[in-house]
Amino acid sequence: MIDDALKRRLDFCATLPSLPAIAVKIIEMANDPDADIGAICKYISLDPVLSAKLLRTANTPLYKSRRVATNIRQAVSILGTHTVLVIALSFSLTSSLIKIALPGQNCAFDNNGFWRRSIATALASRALGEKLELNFLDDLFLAGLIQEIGILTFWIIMPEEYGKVFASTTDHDTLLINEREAFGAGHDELGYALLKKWHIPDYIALSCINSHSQPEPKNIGPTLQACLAVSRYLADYFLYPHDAEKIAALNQAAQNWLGFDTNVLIDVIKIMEVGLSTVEDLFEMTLHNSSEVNGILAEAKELLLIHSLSRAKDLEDKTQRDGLTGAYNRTYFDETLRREFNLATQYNLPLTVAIIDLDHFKRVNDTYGHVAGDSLLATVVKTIFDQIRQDDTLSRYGGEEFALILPGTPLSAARNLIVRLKDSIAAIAYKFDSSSTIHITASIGVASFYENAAFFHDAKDLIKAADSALYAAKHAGRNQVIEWSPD
Ligand SMILES: Nc1nc2c(ncn2[C@@H]2O[C@H](COP(=O)(O)OP(=O)(O)OP(=O)(O)O)[C@@H](O)[C@H]2O)c(=O)[nH]1
Repeated sequence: MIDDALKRRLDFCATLPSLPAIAVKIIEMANDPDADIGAICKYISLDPVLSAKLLRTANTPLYKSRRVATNIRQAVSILGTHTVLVIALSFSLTSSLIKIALPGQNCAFDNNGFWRRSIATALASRALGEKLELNFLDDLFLAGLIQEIGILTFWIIMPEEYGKVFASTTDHDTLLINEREAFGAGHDELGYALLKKWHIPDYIALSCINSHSQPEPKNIGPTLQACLAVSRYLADYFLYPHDAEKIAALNQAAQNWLGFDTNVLIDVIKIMEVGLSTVEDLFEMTLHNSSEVNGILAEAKELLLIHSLSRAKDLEDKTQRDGLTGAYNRTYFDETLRREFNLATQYNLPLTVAIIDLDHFKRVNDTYGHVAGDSLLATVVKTIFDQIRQDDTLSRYGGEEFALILPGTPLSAARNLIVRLKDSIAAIAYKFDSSSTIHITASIGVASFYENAAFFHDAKDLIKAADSALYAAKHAGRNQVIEWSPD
């Protein structure tokens, strides 16, 4: 929350530029539902730079209008009063702020970087609206442009103190936390206070602050606030398309706020690409070097797709794996064994299965506790994973029992690997504390399809054979490998 001291700094800051008279007038008109079109045209026409920009905007492909506006009145009749006011506000608000020079020789504020990001955010926010076929695209653009105005405000009212906090992180959400810790308020709240001071229409100012919160179920959907929240991440990604963290953050925000998947995001990026040169031209600022833009973005779209595929794979993996050890779960094992067995019978391929059971594991739990038992299980699994191939499937078959499927591997080749696994489990020296080290051994039963194909009618037969070999290994004294044979 903004305390009195911060509010006083905001109210009495000599370096915070006052709004140009035209901006004050436009805000007044934007807040007045009965604003007179004649008055709007008159005020905008008083500012030749603003008028020229507004006309150029009205005639850009952004508005897909078949009529050409040659004066402000025509622009109003083509675009409507609200749109003209919001566009005029976008330009008049930024015109004086964009030129601001901050006090202090050592001030590290990157004015160009700030406005590049703000303009990219405005472009992103409008593109999201276009994809969602919303009819308040200009509000989205304006709100995108000023939603981070609180960062600039912090820099203006306390450049040195803020510089340290700003330098502490490059992550937007961490910055908010650090600001709240240092100043009691984040740039979302300070920006809101400034927008209120300037009498910016409430629906814009509120969306700017609310887009900094986490999405609540009632707020999810194609709202101004949701588009703004995603636009920040989209802008960061658009400006730094090779940064994997930014790709991940964008995917997450787009999913959380709008339920967008990667393909929809790629469409939005295409809309941004189309509008890019127009917006760069209107704000006289380069977001991307034009010779690079196509290459960068094409590659970036690919990265976005790869990221979402790997995320889907991660999710799939989570449902297939045992949480404690990372080995596959029983369901995955059953499916894989069935598939491999069918392949082996159909094409007469080798297939070996092993069941690995830790010896006297109960004693480990009883002596050192379950937590130590759990981490020993995870260590055993890692030891096995380190030695098997990607095509092999290791799964947790029971509590301290693991099953291994070795497709394409005859018994003769599997034998060496399995003995090596037994030895490397026995070699684990798990350090429990400074005075005790835990050792464990394993008994392993092995069954191979290729060598005894006539005995195995389905996958279950193979696993039963491995199980009976394991039983024999336990009875023969443990810490050994026994291969199933028909006699
Ligand atoms: N810490 C821990 N222990 C587990 C887990 N799952 C099973 N166990 C323990 O593993 C032990 C298995 O005991 P038993 O079936 O008697 O077998 P054992 O002590 O390994 O003896 P043998 O198999 O006959 O060599 C039990 O104490 C289980 O509580 C687990 O996820 N974590």
